[in-house]
Amino acid sequence: MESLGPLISWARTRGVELDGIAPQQMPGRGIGAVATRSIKAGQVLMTIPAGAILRLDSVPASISSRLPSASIHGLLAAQLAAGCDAETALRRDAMPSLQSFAATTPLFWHRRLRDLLPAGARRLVARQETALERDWAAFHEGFPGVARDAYLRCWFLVGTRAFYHETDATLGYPWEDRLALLPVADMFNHAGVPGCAVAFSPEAYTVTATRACARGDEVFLSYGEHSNDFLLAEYGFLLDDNPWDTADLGAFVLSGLDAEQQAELRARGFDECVVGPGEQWHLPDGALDILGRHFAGEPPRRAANGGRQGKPQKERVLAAVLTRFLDEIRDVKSAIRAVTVGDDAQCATLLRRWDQIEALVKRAIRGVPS
Ligand SMILES: C[S@@+](CC[C@H](N)C(=O)[O-])C[C@H]1O[C@@H](n2cnc3c(N)ncnc32)[C@H](O)[C@@H]1O
Repeated sequence: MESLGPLISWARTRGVELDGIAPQQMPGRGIGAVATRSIKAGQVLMTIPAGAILRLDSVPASISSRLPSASIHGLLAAQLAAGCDAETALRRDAMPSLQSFAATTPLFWHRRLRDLLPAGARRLVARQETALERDWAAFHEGFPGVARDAYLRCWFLVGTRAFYHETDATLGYPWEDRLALLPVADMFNHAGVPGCAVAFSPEAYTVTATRACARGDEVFLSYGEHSNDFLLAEYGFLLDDNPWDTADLGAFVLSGLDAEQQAELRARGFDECVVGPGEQWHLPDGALDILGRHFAGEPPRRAANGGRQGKPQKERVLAAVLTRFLDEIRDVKSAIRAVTVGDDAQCATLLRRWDQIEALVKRAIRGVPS
């Protein structure tokens, strides 16, 4: 990425204000926002007037008319990729390269590594791929002269840097597509417990400190209460200490059952199976009989002993599912160590993610009353 200097100078001419923070290179996190002096809770750190924002109604007709059914994500990416004006070039040049995404973003990983992602992340990456290919196909038809890599970079820039933007116009789009790009404010890195918060009105976005911080501290924003599967798939990083992290065992629970058992489990209310700090098990009572037989060797339930299907059995079943999942994690980690595709950093990221899931599951087992 180029220096943010020229972008900040331009942004100031459009009314963007920074007070007490500045961009700085942070080890392992690219650029982040760092306090240039001590900051008090409640202090406004940044103001971004609506006129400086790249948003649905600022995409020129020369671009939107060629993409009649594009998502907002697709339109913003198109403007970044195909816009020839000096302002668009300035925004684009201040943002990271495609190579920096390719290294960390699972969508770019070899298929065999992607298959070793946890199920939750795998699902998100598959959904991301569908959306990207749909947007690229539409863009390529409208702008055949722009190379795929150039578009890919812009599409990921929007996906990893846009802010939620709700207006009368964006309300017509799905909520996750109500996006806008804010110059310079996209330098904030994410933390599960952030140091500032964003608010927006029709006139401006405002970033305000939510707690005091000392000069030299990085000031983090929250991108949302996301699990590490989400952060990895969507943003290409993991947090070591993520209060919102969860492990999704749903696919694992279903994978050992035949189609009939899976259908029966779903019919009995089994939808998802998630563990994490403060996360309650979502195993419906109706599913315990099937899971008990499969995971804990429980005998089939008979009407006469229905009274035995109380709490103790539920806990035995939970502990058995979790313990079997630990075996699965051990096998996946061995498979990752044995792969001959991808690079060391990608394998290390995968192993780190499975270590985090293993820790979550072990904590959940300790929390199951014996
Ligand atoms: C909105 S940008 C933040 C600015 C970015 N660091 C940069 O250099 O331009 C989001 C991207 O920053 C990185 N990032 C954000 N928070 C991070 C964190 N806590 N740890 C590591 N990388 C992070 C990820 O690459 C993510 O896709």
